[in-house]
Amino acid sequence: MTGKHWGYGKDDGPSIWHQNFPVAEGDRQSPIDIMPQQASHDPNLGPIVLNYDHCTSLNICNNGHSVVVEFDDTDDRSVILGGPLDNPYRLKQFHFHWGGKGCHGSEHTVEGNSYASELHLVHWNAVKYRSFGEAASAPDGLAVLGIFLETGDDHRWLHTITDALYMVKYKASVTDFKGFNPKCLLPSSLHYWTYLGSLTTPPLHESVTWIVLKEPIAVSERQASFECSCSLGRKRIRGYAWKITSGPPSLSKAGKYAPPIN
Ligand SMILES: CCCCCOc1ccc(S(N)(=O)=O)cc1
Ligand SMILES: [Zn+2]
Repeated sequence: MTGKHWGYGKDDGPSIWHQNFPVAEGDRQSPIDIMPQQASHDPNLGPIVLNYDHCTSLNICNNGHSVVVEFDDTDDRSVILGGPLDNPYRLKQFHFHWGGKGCHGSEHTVEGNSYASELHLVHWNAVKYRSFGEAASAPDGLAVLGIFLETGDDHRWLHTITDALYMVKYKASVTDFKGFNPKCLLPSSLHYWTYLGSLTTPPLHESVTWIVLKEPIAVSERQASFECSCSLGRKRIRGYAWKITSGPPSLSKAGKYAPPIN
């Protein structure tokens, strides 16, 4: 069964995704505009923990929508845990949402401001579900760590990725990408916002616990303007960040997951 076509153009873009993917009109759709002042602090939210030590990266591929680095997720070598998560979630892949020419390609925004790009590290709940596909349809199936990229100094490790991206400039190309540890892409602080949302592209399943880091990482203008044949754009903002809580840095000072104060 071939997946339904979608894109970022006038005829297949975000404003008509709901025709093939009605969940686009759901009540926990991502991305959102994060309003830090409206985030309630949650004292029970501990720090997030990233066990990416045994790098299990496999390859890098261009699926026509994004360039994805895929991981071996047959065991718990690379997992995210803690924060809002009840158990470890296995790293499956990471990918970027670039703008064109270093412009604002991030999907989430903060007080209406977008960043040059946004990195998504996609994890799935292998404790409760038997496969990524099954987890991707469950309300607690996925956890995506979002990291903003802003232009500034050259990012010493991003080169390994942007250089490899040139190998997969065209759709459906794949190339080996072993031994990469995404821990080198993290900012110094793991302070985060978290909310229950969805995949930001079709099939838009409402299965994602979003964990968005407050601190962006710096990449050079050239690195941020990387474009490949996959036409990446930005989905229009759904909703707003009302069901969002902020998590602590390494010390746990978090609050309860509070419903919005109307
Ligand atoms: C059941 C098959 C799902 C294929 C699509 O997978 C995705 C789609 C979007 C994201 S994102 N931008 O929200 O991180 C992560 C994974
Ligand atoms: Zn994404």
